[in-house]
Amino acid sequence: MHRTRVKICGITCVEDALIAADAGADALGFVFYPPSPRAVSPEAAAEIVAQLPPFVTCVGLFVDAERDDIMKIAERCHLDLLQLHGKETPAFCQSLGRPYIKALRMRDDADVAAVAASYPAARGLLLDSYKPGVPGGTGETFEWQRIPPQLAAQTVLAGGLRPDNVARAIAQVKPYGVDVSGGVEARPGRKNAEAVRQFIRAVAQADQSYPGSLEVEK
Ligand SMILES: O=C(O)c1ccccc1N[C@@H]1O[C@H](COP(=O)(O)O)[C@@H](O)[C@H]1O
Repeated sequence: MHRTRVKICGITCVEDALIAADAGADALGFVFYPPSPRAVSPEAAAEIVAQLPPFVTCVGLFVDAERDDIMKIAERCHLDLLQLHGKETPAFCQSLGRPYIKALRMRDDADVAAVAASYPAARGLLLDSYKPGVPGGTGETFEWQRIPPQLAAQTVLAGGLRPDNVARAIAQVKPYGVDVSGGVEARPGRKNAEAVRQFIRAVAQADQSYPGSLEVEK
């Protein structure tokens, strides 16, 4: 059966990290972008990461940060994956020498296929909503039909996902994974435990009606 991977982003404390991990999150995101209400210090993130169970991928989110800062934080926090959410070039991303996903904000002229082709070393593209002046965490969806179906399996869908719309998003896009931040928050920077569980349950239910699931199980 197909399983859509789930990343819960904007983790700022151990309690929320363990709730998300226990609910079945595949990945947790740490926002190293100081202006964000979900920003976490490298010191705090390192303490959270140290208390996680195995098999949870730790993702560090950066927006046009300096190379040295990214390298130091990745090392200190034992990050498994970088999420580069700004205007980082393919050469810059590759120079970090670590696995990364590249975020693409879906402006009207965004060309998913062209961006995917220019970042061949990326582990995948994360597609997020575009809002002028806001680099991410907008809480808004975009028109999912703009995602080329042939690239969906390499994409992580983000932007305005919630427990009540994520199943529809999966049915329509069939992405590799989904990423949520604001849609499972109690307030900026803190998660709502029940919303986290509902989100992950909704993903699992959507996967059960994924085309081909029944055939594979027979
Ligand atoms: O979460 C943030 O504050 C943030 C700041 C800067 C860049 C990206 C950020 N978050 C990412 O935005 C998307 C969508 O978030 P939401 O679910 O719409 O709140 C997600 O990939 C977060 O990782």
